[in-house]
Amino acid sequence: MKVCKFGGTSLASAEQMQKVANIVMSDAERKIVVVSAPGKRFKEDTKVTDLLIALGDKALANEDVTDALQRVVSRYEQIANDLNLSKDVVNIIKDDLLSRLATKEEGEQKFSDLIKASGEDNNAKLFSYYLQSLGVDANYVDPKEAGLFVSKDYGNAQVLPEAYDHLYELRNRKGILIFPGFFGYTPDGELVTFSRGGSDITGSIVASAVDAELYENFTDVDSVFVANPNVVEDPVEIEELTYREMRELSYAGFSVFHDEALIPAFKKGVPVCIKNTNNPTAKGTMIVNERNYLINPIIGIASESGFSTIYVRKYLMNREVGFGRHLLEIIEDEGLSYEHMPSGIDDTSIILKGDQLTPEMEERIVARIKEDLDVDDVHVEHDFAMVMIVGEGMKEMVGIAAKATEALANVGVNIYMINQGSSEVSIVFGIIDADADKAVQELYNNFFVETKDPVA
Ligand SMILES: Nc1ncnc2c1ncn2[C@@H]1O[C@H](COP(=O)(O)OP(=O)(O)O)[C@@H](O)[C@H]1O
Ligand SMILES: N[C@@H](CC(=O)OP(=O)(O)O)C(=O)O
Repeated sequence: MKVCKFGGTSLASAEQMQKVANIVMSDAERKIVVVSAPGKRFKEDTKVTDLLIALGDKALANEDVTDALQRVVSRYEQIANDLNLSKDVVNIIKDDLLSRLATKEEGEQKFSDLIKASGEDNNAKLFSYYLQSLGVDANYVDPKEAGLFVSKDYGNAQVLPEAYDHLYELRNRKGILIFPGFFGYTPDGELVTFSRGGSDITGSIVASAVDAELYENFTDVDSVFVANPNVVEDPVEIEELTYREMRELSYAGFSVFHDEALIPAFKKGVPVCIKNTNNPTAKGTMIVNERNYLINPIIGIASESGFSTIYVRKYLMNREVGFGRHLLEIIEDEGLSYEHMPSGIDDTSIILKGDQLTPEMEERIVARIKEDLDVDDVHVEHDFAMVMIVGEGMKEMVGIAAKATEALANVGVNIYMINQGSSEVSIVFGIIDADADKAVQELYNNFFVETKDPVA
């Protein structure tokens, strides 16, 4: 049995849905289909999830929602019309949105998740109607009834262990199951979404739960490339990489697959294949447990912008027992998560995603660090990027860091921080945001340009 997930770009229009239907029908093993909300049809287009977020915000601000609602409904309407489906389908979707909009008083976050999740829920219904219209025995699955239980972290749900046992039962259902991605339910029945891009997570959870032979993740590129194709022109394709490598790369900016989607598949050993809906015969990229990393020690280069650092300096910091704990306690009290904490003898930096900070929070943190820890200097800086080179083979190789720093020096990129994880799967360079693209391009030139052969 295979579980396949189709992303927003794969379901953005009637034409795309036809391709997806052909892919599903071409392999009898494709029994469970996880769908996203309709995505972008062209570069400047807006994803339905973003239209829904705008709709929810308008409703919460007590503004007129007529236009915002119509924008969402018309995306489904156009698909339904072009697929010659009955108008009833669109009416069902409109009624569903209206009933969700009527729950505004139940709490902002709860309401926002309920609105956002309608994108995948209604698309799953629409796609099952379409398959049925083609004579396929397709059945929409309600994640609540199927038992996809998650934690009550609005917009950032985590799957609960019991969900796997519930979802195993999907194996016994007949026909092709159409499962909406991106959300689950708390055990007491409240809808909560995963973080953005979370349909990949749903697919991985379901694939792991039903013990699938393969989890196919269909998107709009032929493979995962060694660098973001929006930054490097025509980059080398990756044929095979490990779960750990993919997790590092997704975390660091490879938006093609959600970083949290690796864990469920990894735990169960379900291989993941990234494939192209627009070119389904292309081989795609396999994500597996082991690869021969001596052939290609480095598998990819990623970069992510929007980091901030809290820099702290205190003479004899190294001698002060409990300094680090106190510092991190302040960060914890503010509800912040941090990504890296490189340290010297008398100073340390806490690197974190900048969008978590507000100016008031910054002021509070600086004041508290000054007061509670009696430091010589503390300040916050913004607009950093983390550039990461990733590869399981680097621990066996001498000179990888030298080759990387040489590349950055070649293009005049100043390195503010270097961090090599203990497992030696990646090296992270903290640089300023504005340098990120040229850093990736030159690292790519240094590590990959001699070869245009796919890497594995
Ligand atoms: N290293 C990479 N390899 C392939 N695609 C990448 C990479 N980094 C970023 N991307 C981007 O990820 C996009 C696919 O992800 P996404 O837009 O989330 O698709 P979907 O709608 O299928 O979920 C590609 O079109 C590409 O622009
Ligand atoms: N539609 C949701 C979830 C998702 O996974 O979408 P996509 O498969 O288009 O990345 C989002 O935009 O976040």
